[in-house]
Amino acid sequence: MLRRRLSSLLLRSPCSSAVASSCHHQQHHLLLPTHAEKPPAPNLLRLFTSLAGSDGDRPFIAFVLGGPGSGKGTQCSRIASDFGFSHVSAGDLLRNEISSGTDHGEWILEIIREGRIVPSEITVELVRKAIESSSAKRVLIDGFPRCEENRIAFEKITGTEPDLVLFFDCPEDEMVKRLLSRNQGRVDDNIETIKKRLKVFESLNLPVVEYYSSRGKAHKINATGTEDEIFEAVRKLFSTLRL
Ligand SMILES: Nc1ncnc2c1ncn2[C@@H]1O[C@H](COP(=O)(O)OP(=O)(O)O)[C@@H](O)[C@H]1O
Ligand SMILES: O=c1ccn([C@@H]2O[C@H](COP(=O)(O)OP(=O)(O)O)[C@@H](O)[C@H]2O)c(=O)[nH]1
Ligand SMILES: [Mg+2]
Repeated sequence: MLRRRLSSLLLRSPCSSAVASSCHHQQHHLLLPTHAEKPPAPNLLRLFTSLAGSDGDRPFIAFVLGGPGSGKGTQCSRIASDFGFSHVSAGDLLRNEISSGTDHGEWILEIIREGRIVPSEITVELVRKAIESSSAKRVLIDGFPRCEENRIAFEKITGTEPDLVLFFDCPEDEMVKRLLSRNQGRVDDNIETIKKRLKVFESLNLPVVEYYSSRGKAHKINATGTEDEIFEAVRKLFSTLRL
């Protein structure tokens, strides 16, 4: 059923207004951390710094989205090496915050353990810094934005939109199978958390794909088959881009 919904949303006409208003506010409140969980507010002035000047100066930006286990990280590595992209994984940036023992590391760990979404004020800032500190002309942002709130915050704070959104479309049972055999010792690769992550993906992340689909920016890739087969479809798409 999820697959059917994904296919239909990506076939919508570019101007469907229903698309932009599909944020699930109630689930949002249930799944995002409560106000009490928030860390001290970061410096707002710093947050509102645009990405490296005007749009013309900034790198080509591709958001890479898809459910947990759909193969985002695997395919990003291959795109990075074949097409000269820098690979920024939002999940890795957050895990670095945990392992480097930052002030809010433990708090981020709890959110990841529960399969929820870290508030935008943390993630956008990490992603923005990673883009700015990379000298690459092409950047893949893997696993972000995770919800409409993330997307809106990114666009507002950086003053830019992605040039392309790649969406890896994978059936749930395949994603679960892959995650349960990922073997990277991740606190969130257990069946209980996986179920929560799949719910969050469907209710909060899919509307982001839908939004970019309505703007003609999302490209759906069938994420079943071997890594090579999937990369072949990715390679075809990237070969058509003027980078
Ligand atoms: N096409 C594929 N077929 C089978 N396993 C895959 C495929 N692509 C990736 N994997 C494996 O599935 C797991 C999840 O892949 P990963 O790239 O980490 O996904 P994501 O970043 O979307 O969570 C990893 O163990 C990876 O090696
Ligand atoms: O922008 C992001 C990216 C990740 N996460 C958290 O980090 C976890 C792992 O994300 P990652 O992208 O590494 O997981 P993947 O989808 O690749 O399995 C997610 O479930 C979220 O809890 C988040 O809150 N915001
Ligand atoms: Mg990943």
